[in-house]
Amino acid sequence: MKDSKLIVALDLPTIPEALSFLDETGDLLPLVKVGPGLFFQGGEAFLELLVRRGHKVFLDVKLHDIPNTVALAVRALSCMGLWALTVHTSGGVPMMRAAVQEAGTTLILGVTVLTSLDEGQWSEVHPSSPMRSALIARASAAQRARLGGLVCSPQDLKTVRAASSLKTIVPGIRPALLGDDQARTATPREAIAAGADYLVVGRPILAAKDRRQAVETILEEIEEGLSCLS
Ligand SMILES: O=C(O)c1cc(=O)[nH]c(=O)n1[C@@H]1O[C@H](COP(=O)(O)O)[C@@H](O)[C@H]1O
Repeated sequence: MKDSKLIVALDLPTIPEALSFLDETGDLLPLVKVGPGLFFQGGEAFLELLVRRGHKVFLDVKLHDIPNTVALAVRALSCMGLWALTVHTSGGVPMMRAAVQEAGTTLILGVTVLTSLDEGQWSEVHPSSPMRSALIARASAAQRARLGGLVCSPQDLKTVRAASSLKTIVPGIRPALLGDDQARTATPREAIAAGADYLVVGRPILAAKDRRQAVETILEEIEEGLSCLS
């Protein structure tokens, strides 16, 4: 399978549903993201199956703990042939460094500020720090810890790219307004034109009537975004 900028979030309730989705579309989707729901059901065997089917696997369990605990988790996961694995940048530089040290060939990606948080929800739990300051601090901490990339909202790309040269992995992508839990979103074309290296897309594909067509439309929009860059 050729390289791609589209990462599909396999956020389906069961493994048979995920495999049936990939039977339909998998030839278009080299990069797949597995979240805690399917990982807790299928464990290592499910990840290995995806690798055998030719996918690069991004395990998104967003580790966030003290450095020693994160190091043990990453050591256990690093032998599963993963392409990438997430940690929360708010865990601090020593925790991110511990993850990188144990990761082998797996990329450690740092989540900056969740795309579901709007300014109101942010200030509820961070009353004295603007979201933008946290984004800058977290992106530069991730750079110091030598992470493999940063996960951020398309609306935060400018801020994150000014604070770090790490690759950007961008969820919160909405081809048309869906009205769900994502707060800070953009279309695939807008996100790529703003410099996203990879897009993460789940429900706009998984909930589409024709899922193969939804993937093809997003891939076309990515090409349009790339042409804006050149
Ligand atoms: O780490 C992530 O991938 C992630 C970070 C973030 O800030 N926001 C976010 O939506 N994600 C993930 O990206 C995917 C987005 O899915 P949809 O909202 O269905 O397109 C989900 O699997 C989320 O867990």
